[in-house]
Amino acid sequence: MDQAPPPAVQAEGVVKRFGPTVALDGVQLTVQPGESHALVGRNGAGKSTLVSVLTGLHKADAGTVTFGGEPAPAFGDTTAWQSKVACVYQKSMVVPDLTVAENLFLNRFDDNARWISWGRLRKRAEQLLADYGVQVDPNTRARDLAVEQRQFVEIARALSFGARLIILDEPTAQLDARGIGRLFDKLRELQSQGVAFLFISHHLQEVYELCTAVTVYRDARHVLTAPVADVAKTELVAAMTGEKSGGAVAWHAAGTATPPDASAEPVLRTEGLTLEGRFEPLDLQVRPGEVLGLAGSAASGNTALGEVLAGMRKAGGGTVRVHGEAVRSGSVPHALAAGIGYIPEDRHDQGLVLGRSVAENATLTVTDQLGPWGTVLPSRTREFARGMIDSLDIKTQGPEQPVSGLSGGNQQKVVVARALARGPSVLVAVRPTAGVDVKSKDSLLGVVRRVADEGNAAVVVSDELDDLRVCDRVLALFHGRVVATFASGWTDGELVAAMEGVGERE
Ligand SMILES: Nc1ncnc2c1ncn2[C@@H]1O[C@H](COP(=O)(O)OP(=O)(O)OP(=O)(O)O)[C@@H](O)[C@H]1O
Repeated sequence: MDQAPPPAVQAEGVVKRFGPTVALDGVQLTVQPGESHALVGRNGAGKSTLVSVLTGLHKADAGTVTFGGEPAPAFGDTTAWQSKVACVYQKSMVVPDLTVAENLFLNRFDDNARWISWGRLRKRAEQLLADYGVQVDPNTRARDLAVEQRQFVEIARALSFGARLIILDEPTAQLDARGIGRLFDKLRELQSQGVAFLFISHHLQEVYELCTAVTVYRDARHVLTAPVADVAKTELVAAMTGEKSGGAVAWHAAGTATPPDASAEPVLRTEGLTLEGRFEPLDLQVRPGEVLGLAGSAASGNTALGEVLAGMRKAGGGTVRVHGEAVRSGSVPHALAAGIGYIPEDRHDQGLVLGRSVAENATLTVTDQLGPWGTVLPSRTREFARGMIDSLDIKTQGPEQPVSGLSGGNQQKVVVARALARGPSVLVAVRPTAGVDVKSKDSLLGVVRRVADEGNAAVVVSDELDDLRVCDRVLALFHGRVVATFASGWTDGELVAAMEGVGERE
């Protein structure tokens, strides 16, 4: 009888501590060759830490890891790790100014060659990409690749090192529906060739679409491994949260206390607001109590619009007014002073000072309110931060912990805390729940709803249907133009069709 091949990766009893925090408490994971295995859990459950251990970035304090039945390479032997496993992160690992060919052969020396033959390099790159069915010109500069192509190049690079296990950390975060479809097709094709995938995602529907097995971690511990087909979504959520049922969702627009008063003066008003190449002149009005959705894919211009509203970018023309007062364009301090709070999409570039504490980051925009005569009282800062930690369910050792020690999703919540700190009249949130776990998503969208219910205006920029469900009104953008307007009660199909430009002429 044939023996089953050894697992692509097997981790047993893995422990990892960061000072007083136990990030992994004796966890296990087994991924079979050719399997697509999901790893899910709430923010801070330990997923990224496991990835760091499996890719040789962190040394486990205890436990064993094997690849294809063989012990993991020695800690620090980067080349050996590369031949076992690779992780495709949301942030690019390729060098933007180099070509695809150069990126593919970066740090790889030709056995006997004393100099680099560019022609040969290009040929080898062409061959390599063709082997894995990746249709990208090796002469393209990496910066010009679409996210999806960049991911394909990174996967091909990993496979060419001999790795047969690829870890994908939220790979769909920046892809539109078609890009996700193409990514999944490619993954299935590689799976059929025996490549194994560990798929980390907060989008449970993607887990059901792509994966055959799922492992759940909760609070640093392993709680469940099962075939995806055997676990209902409610069970999966229950395993992640440790609670019996999900309970009622509190943030839907429909049925909220009082519908926004259509005759009230708008809190936020734009006239002829435009940014060339991004979005055409727009007249928006958001009334007290209203959450407005700006739906659209990354190329629709909705993110640029959000950034203009928040003062991150200067408008090409037109005006923004808050309570009738004009806001100077392209200035974050002026936007803040006008009462515009902003939750950016990219928390690393725009959001946080990583070396500083949770309390300091959460209060960066309100230092003027934390003590008399321009002083900042640590006690008041801590008190404010504690309130935010409770209301947003931020998993941290306490207000003093540097945000660099928080998990990705919990860092996102600190960004939200900061945007709320000033009690904004207008809250602009760009994909606010990206990277946030299923349960926190509810509380976060609940917070957006509450800001509006208190008589303010909120603008949600997103292509996530759940984010848009909190809205009273949704404008769908396509190629910089509003192509449809929906009152609450829209169906998923019609909104997706509008965002995809169905029925529009390009
Ligand atoms: N460098 C670090 N220093 C201190 N603590 C850390 C560090 N990295 C992670 N932790 C802690 O380890 C725990 C697990 O974090 P990890 O990033 O693995 O979670 P995660 O499951 O990936 O969460 P998310 O879904 O939010 O990305 C968290 O409590 C986190 O605060």
